[in-house]
Amino acid sequence: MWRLARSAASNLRRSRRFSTCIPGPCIVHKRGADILHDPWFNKDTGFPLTERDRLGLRGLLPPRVISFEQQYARFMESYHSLEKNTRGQPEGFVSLAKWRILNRLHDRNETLYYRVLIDNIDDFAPIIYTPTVGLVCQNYSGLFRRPRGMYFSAKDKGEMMSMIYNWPAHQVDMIVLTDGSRILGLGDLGVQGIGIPIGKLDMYVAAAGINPQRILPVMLDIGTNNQKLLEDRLYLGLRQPRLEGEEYLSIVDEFMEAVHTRWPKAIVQFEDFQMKWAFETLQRYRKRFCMFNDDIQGTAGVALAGLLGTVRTQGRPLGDFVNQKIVVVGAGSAGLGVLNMAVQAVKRIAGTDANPQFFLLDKDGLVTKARKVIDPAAAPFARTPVEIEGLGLREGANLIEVVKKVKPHVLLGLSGVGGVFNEEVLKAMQESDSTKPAIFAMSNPTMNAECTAVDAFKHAGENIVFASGSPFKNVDLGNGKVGHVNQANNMYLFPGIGLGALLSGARLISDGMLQAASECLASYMTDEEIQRGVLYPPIGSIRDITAEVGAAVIQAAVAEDLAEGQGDIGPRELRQMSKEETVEHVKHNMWFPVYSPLVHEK
Ligand SMILES: NC(=O)C1=CN([C@@H]2O[C@H](COP(=O)(O)OP(=O)(O)OC[C@H]3O[C@@H](n4cnc5c(N)ncnc54)[C@H](O)[C@@H]3O)[C@@H](O)[C@H]2O)C=CC1
Ligand SMILES: CC(=O)C(=O)O
Ligand SMILES: [Mg+2]
Repeated sequence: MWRLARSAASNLRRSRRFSTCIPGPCIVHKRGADILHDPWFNKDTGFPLTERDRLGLRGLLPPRVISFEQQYARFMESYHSLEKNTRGQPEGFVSLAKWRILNRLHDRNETLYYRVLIDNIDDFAPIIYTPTVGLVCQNYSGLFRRPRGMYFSAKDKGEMMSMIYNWPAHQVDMIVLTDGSRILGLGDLGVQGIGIPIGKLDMYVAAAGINPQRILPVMLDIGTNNQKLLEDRLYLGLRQPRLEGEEYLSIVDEFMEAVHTRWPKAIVQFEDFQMKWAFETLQRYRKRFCMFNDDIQGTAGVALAGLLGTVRTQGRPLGDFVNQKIVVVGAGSAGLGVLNMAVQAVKRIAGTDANPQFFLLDKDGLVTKARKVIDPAAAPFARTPVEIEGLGLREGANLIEVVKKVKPHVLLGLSGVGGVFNEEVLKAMQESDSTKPAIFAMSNPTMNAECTAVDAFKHAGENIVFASGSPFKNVDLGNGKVGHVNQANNMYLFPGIGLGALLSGARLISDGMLQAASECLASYMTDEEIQRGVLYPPIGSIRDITAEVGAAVIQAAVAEDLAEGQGDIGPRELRQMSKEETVEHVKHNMWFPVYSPLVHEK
C-alpha cells in the first residue's frame, strides 16, 4: 500500500511538469445530482464542502472529502488488485477486465480518468487503444452499457443538420469519424467500430491535451456486410447491407456539412474506412474542410520517420534513402499511403526524380504493370516487367520469392494478415543487402501483426531493427543483450497533426503540414538512440513529441500562408514565434486534468 501510494504520488509529481496553465473556474449549468451524473464535472467524493453547498450537493455524498491524490491512489490500488486477481486467466479475459475498470471510471469521472491515463500511458495505451480496443469493438454490442459519442445512420438522412445540435457541448475541436468498414485488421465491424474513434480521441486527450469536452467520436452507420453481425441478435447497428456509390457519399456529405455548419473550425479525422472510401473521401473533402485520413496520411508519416531512421541505423546519410530497397506487403490505404509519402520524400531528400526501389505486394503477390486489373491508386507503384525481369521476378511473385531475389533493406507489412512474415520469409531477410535489415510488422491488433518480435529476432537475426503496430515486449537475446521493439503506430503523429492544425487555424491540412510532422518525428531521435535500433520515442514521452509535432505543423501552415490562428493568437503572432516559442505555445494550450472550481450559472 505504501509503495503504491508513493508511486501514485511520484506519478502525480511527474505529470505536473506538463501542467502549464493554472486552471480557472469552470462554468456549469447544472446543479445537484445532475452534476454527479455528468463525468465532465463530477469529482465524486472530491467536492469540497463549500462547493457542495454552492452546487446543492450537500447530503448527496458521504460527508468525508477525499483528495484527488487519495482518489487516484485508490483507483490504482483497485487496478493493481484486479491485475493480481486475474493472474493466470486467459489474456483476452484480463484485457477486457482492465478495459472495463477504466471504462467505468471514464463514464463516471473524466478528470480522474484522464489523469490516470496520462500518468500511466505505457500501461493503459494497450487497453484503451490497440490491441484491446480491437477486442472491445468485436464485443461492443455485448459490452455496451452507456452511449459515448454520436451515431448517424443511413436512416437519419435529411435529419443530420438538426441532430448535430443534440450534442451537449457548445464547442467541438476534434472529431474522429469511422464507418466501421475496416476496423484495424479485423474487417467490417459495422456500428461496433465506434470503439476506434473513442480510443483515438482518448489518445488525443492524453497526448495532445485536447479538452475532453471538445472531442466527439462519431459512427456513421451505413449498414454492414458482416453476415455474422447481421445475424447477431445483440447487434446494435442497422441491419442492412452497406450503402454504396452516390447513396453512401450523400450520407457522408450531409454529415460533413452538418458538422461544419455548427462548428466551422472542427477538424475531422477519418479513421478505418475501407480503402475505396478512404481515398475517395480524402480527395473529396481535403480542399473543402480541415480533415485528414489517419490510415493513409498519419500512418505514412510514422512509417516514413521509421524508414529514415533505418537509413541512419546503417550509418548512411539520409540521401541514401533513394537506394533503399523496400518491400511493402499490403496495397491498401495504409501501404499506398506510405508509398506515396516515401516517393515525395525521395524527391525532397535526395533531390532526384530517380525511381525509388520500392516493391509492392498485395494478396495476389507482386504488383506489376502486367496485371490485368489494377487499382488506380496502386498503379503508380506497379513495377514494369523490364524492371523485375533482371531480378528473376514476375507478375504475382509471392513474398518469399520477392524477399529472396530483392534482398530488401526493409520489409514492411500493412496487410492485416497475421503471421505472413513466416519463418522462411524472416530467414530470407538474413541475406538482406543491409547491415541492419528492418522488419516493420505494422498491422493491428497483435494477432494480425505480420510476425511477432520474438520470431523476428529469432529467425531474421539479432542485428535487425524491429517495429510493430501493436506493442510487443523487448526481446531478451541472452548474454545481457536486448532486441528493442519499436511501436510504429500512427499514434505518434495524429495527435500532433490534429493539435497543430487546430492551433494554426488552418483552413485545410496540406501535404507540407504532414511532411513537417513526419520529419519532426524522424529528427526527434538522437544518433545514439538510433544506433541502438530505437526509432521512436517511448510512449511515456508522447506529450512531449506531440508538442514538437504540433509546433512543426503550425510552422508549416504559417509558411504556406494557411494559418489563420486561433483565439487571441492570430497569423501575425504565429509568424513571429520562433520554433521554441511555438513549442511553448502548443504546450501552453494542452489541457491537463485537475479539478477546477465549479461555478454555477443558469
Ligand atoms: N501501425 C499503424 O499505425 C497502422 C496499421 N494499420 C494496419 O494495416 C493493416 C491494413 O490496413 P489498410 O491498408 O487500411 O487495409 P486494406 O484492407 O485497405 O489493405 C490491405 C491490403 O493487404 C493486402 N493483403 C491481404 N492479404 C495479403 C497477403 N496474404 N499478402 C500480401 N498482401 C495481402 C490486400 O490485398 C490489401 O492490398 C490493418 O491491419 C491495420 O490495422 C493501418 C493503419 C495504421
Ligand atoms: C493504428 C491504426 O490506425 C490502424 O491500425 O488502423
Ligand atoms: Mg486506423
